[in-house]
Amino acid sequence: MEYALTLENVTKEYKDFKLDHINVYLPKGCIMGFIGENGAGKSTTIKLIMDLVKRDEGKITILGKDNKTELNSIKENIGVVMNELCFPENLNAREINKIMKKVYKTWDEDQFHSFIQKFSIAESKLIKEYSRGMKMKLAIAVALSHDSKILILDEATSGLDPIVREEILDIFLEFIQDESHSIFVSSHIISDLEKICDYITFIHKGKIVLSEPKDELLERYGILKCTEEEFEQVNPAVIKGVRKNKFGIEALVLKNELKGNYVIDKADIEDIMIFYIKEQMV
Ligand SMILES: Nc1ncnc2c1ncn2[C@@H]1O[C@H](COP(=O)(O)OP(=O)(O)OP(=O)(O)O)[C@@H](O)[C@H]1O
Repeated sequence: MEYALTLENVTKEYKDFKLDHINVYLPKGCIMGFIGENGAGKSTTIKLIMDLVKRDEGKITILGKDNKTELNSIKENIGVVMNELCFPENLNAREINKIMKKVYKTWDEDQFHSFIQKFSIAESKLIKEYSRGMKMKLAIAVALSHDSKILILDEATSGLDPIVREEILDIFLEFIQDESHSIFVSSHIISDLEKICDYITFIHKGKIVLSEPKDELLERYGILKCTEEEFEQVNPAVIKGVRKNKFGIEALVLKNELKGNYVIDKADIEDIMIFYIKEQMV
């Protein structure tokens, strides 16, 4: 399989935090959602991918090239949207266009203008007068207006209203129609990721807990609702997380391995993440 992005044993240690030997493989033509609680290590991982911070160990490739020694040769092919906007605040979209023309040989001015119009950004408005959503939209417009083959997005849809988020998710889906295009996106809005992602990678306290096709995850897990007495009969090997409430027990279970006549609801990605993080792991 050809990969758009690989991280192998990537490690970074801060005083109170360790990103611990993480492995991620994003196949070409796919969207991978990168989820985890606040402080799990998502932004640190994205900064390491972009070589904005120095890793302690491991290897990262983007589009098959080493992200340290060969990044220059693929700069045109990487569209990046970081959590914080990296453009000077005293510029407007017209000036950003002029700068990007010099930065990227493949800069597509018409494409940029059409995104700016689509996102209702006034070309003469200074970035410092933008709302957070407008800043994200500008960064997305830039990322999509050169010859990007991979988009790397840190919280790209946060601060955007549901209508614009939907519009942007459609743009992402359109982007990967060309099978050589791929997206690695972190977000707290898990329902957005669930709509568009082929793969989900879940990081918890600096370690990768799950990284697999979304459909397989949704197929494997379910929420068992039962009484405490019924719960005692369940094979502990199929239980992945438990919580008690006033009506009885809710448990994240491997639904295909659960034998017996139980009521099992669908688990979505958010359920899986919450059970893993908050509830006792069995
Ligand atoms: N430059 C730094 N020096 C020391 N610690 C850092 C530095 N950058 C990040 N950290 C720590 O690394 C941990 C992971 O932070 P990171 O920003 O990667 O998390 P995150 O998953 O992106 O969180 P959020 O969802 O809140 O944005 C945090 O504990 C943070 O304090």
